[in-house]
Amino acid sequence: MYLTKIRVYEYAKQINVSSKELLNILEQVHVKVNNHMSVMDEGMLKKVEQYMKQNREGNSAPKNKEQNMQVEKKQKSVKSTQESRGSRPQRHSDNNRTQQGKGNRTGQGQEKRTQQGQEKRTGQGQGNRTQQGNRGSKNFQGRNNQRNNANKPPQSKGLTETKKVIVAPEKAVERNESRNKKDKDRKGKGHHSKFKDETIKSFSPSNPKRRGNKKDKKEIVIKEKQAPVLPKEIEVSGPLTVGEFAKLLRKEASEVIKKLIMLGIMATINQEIDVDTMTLIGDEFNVTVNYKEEVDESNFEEVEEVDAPEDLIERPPVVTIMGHVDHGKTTLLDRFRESNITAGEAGGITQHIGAYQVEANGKKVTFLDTPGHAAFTTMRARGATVTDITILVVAADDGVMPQTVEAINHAKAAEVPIIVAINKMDKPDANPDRIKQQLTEHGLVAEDWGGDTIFVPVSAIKGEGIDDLLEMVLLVAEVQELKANPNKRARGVVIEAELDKARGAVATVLVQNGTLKVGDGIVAGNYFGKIRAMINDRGRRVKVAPPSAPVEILGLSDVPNPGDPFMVFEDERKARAIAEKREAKQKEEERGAMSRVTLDDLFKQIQEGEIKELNVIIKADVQGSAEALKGSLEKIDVAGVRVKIIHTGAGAISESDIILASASNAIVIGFNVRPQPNARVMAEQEKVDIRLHRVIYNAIEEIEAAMKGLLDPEFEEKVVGTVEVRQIFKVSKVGTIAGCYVTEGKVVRDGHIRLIRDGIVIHEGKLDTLKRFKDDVKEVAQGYECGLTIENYNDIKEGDVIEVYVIEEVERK
Ligand SMILES: Nc1nc2c(ncn2[C@@H]2O[C@H](COP(=O)(O)OP(=O)(O)OP(=O)(O)O)[C@@H](O)[C@H]2O)c(=O)[nH]1
Repeated sequence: MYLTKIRVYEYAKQINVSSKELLNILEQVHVKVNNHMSVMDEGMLKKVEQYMKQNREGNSAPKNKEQNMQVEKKQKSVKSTQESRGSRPQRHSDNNRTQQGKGNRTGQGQEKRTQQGQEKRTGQGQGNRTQQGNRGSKNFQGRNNQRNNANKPPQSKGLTETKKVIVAPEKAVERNESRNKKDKDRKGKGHHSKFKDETIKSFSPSNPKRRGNKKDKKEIVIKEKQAPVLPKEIEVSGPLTVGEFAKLLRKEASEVIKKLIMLGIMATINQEIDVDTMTLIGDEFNVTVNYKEEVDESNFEEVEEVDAPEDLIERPPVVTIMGHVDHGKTTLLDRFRESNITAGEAGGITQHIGAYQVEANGKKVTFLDTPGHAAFTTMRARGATVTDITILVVAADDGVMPQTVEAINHAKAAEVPIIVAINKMDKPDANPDRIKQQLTEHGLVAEDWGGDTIFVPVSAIKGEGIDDLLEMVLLVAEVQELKANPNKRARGVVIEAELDKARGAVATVLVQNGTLKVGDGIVAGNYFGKIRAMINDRGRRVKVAPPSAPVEILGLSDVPNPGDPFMVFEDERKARAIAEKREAKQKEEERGAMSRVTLDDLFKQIQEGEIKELNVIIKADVQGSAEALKGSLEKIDVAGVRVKIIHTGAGAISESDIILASASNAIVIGFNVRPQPNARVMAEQEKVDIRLHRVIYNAIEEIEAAMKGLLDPEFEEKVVGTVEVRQIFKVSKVGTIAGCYVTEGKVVRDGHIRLIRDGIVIHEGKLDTLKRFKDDVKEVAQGYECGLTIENYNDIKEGDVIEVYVIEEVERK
């Protein structure tokens, strides 16, 4: 007898069903409870009892149309199974079979070992597992039920039958169908040879011990396939045990072992042999062993997916705006955003999510919202090629400026087509021809001047020429034939990401291929998650994001970096495993050296065929020297390897130069200039090789020697400290004494020095004297003041920086 009030889980226990099942029943009888802790009153109990009674009597009378169909299907499939198996008595139910861990007939040969292990532990069939992924909670529920059932002793008839109705009916049907198909296949082949019949019989379900065992199933397949001819070729993707290998060869393991012994290898049937050994053994049997590399999914950004041409459809171009400071990049971006709102999005509030889409002539264009080449190249440095087209903004009244040139070189290095927008045409002193002239010098020749670069005069502030510019973007996009396959799992790039107090990790991603959906299991950088929600550039929640669409996603485990790749996987669990693997790999890589080009191992890389062109960035005190150096370096040709100058400029080596070098695997040559402190730090982090010279000839000689493998790195300079000149004292006979402060490292009395003014090397030489107060000292450490003089040099000024270095012997690699 029941108590009058009882909790769901207690009652479930009493009637020997799981709480989940009971909750299901309660739902069926329209009784509302919150969870398994909810209290059931007598009325509820009665309803459940009645329901179960009905089921007992009506043998799981279907409750709705869907179930009706499922039950019908189930009955059908059971019938046909019986037919196909002859007079074998019908087993309990499919669920029961699964519960006994024998449901693996439907399973496939993959992931054999791990799955078998798990089946043993959980008593769960494999059929279950292969069906995971697309089902969501229903599947989960089914699994739960099965697990519960598996662990329970046999129930009274009525209860077991109740379970039959509620235990994931879809799955049972699928499993049955799958089995039916196999049976049919087997039957359909018609010409049962005696051998085959016997084989099947010997594994037939009437032999309860063997029935449904996966291993046996495999043997059936193998024996069925067995033909008198041996395979001519087999494919392996890594070491196999002797037994597995023998199976592939369709030979007895003992034969393989014999051959191994003949080769001097002692191996048992369960020992693994490597691919080389397999190749040798294969030769003995006249079988070619082909090695097929297994795709490492954790490296997904490097795995290129090739889509069939018919699956590809046009996708919107992704555009980045670059140009010199104040030439109007932001104004232009705003103008695009305001004037051409995507159809159906009108009225939405513009969100700055890092990218946005506009529509022109019925076609969409995606703009990246971060103007400037630094962001562009930072992404590229992370291996992300995001941009399809660059709009280079040049102010008509200002002309080509240093950052314009940088932007051109960054775009060229990334091989992205450039459209020039001559902005501020409304200004009276606008001179587009001057800009065309200036850009010719940088390889951008206007169409009307016989070149192939599109120039569009615009006024961002007045909104003039914007439509023309968009039209040109679409034209260039058309020529590029940008396509993607929307009908597959999405992959793309993280544009921006941050940690939001309320929403957790928020990332703006650009879908590059496939379609991103809410609920997808995703890996972004080294993090994973299940997409909880997606928000577009108009602040609207969306369920799907097609190729080239930028969306904000919620649900990641942590904040990825801009430029990180993302990809969707089967489910969150898989995504987690991939993310963990990526993180471990990254840590490992960080520990080891990165494979950047350095002059020291250039020769080795050339020999190994890794390098066909040596990318170089030249920074010099004046543009003239940079050009001179460029001209000389470009003439170098050693064994077909050429020097390619990807950027030249005047002034100190900046962070932007290092980012470009890192993205393009280039070395940086400084001629009479020094790296800025943060650029130096970054170069160390990014392992970018910086070579500093004061004589053009030396720079050329060094590169040439490195390419020939003749570089002699026996001595290397090591910067030990920097001091700042704070005060100057001119003393007759002594010369100029510099009152200094050691800002970094230390200054050593016998060190070499470089005198730097505004990032440019003014003088190179040695220290003459080094004093603390009145005493001569050998060295002065960071944070202390000192007085010094430079050998034969007096032109020291306040604010100068003196870099102190020593020459050290280094071991040749
Ligand atoms: N007359 C005129 N002024 C413009 C035009 N476009 C932009 N400006 C002005 O130029 C200045 C700089 O414009 P921004 O859009 O901020 O330039 P930017 O290139 O984004 O500048 P940074 O973000 O500093 O690199 C602003 O004062 C704008 O109002 C134009 O077409 N005509």
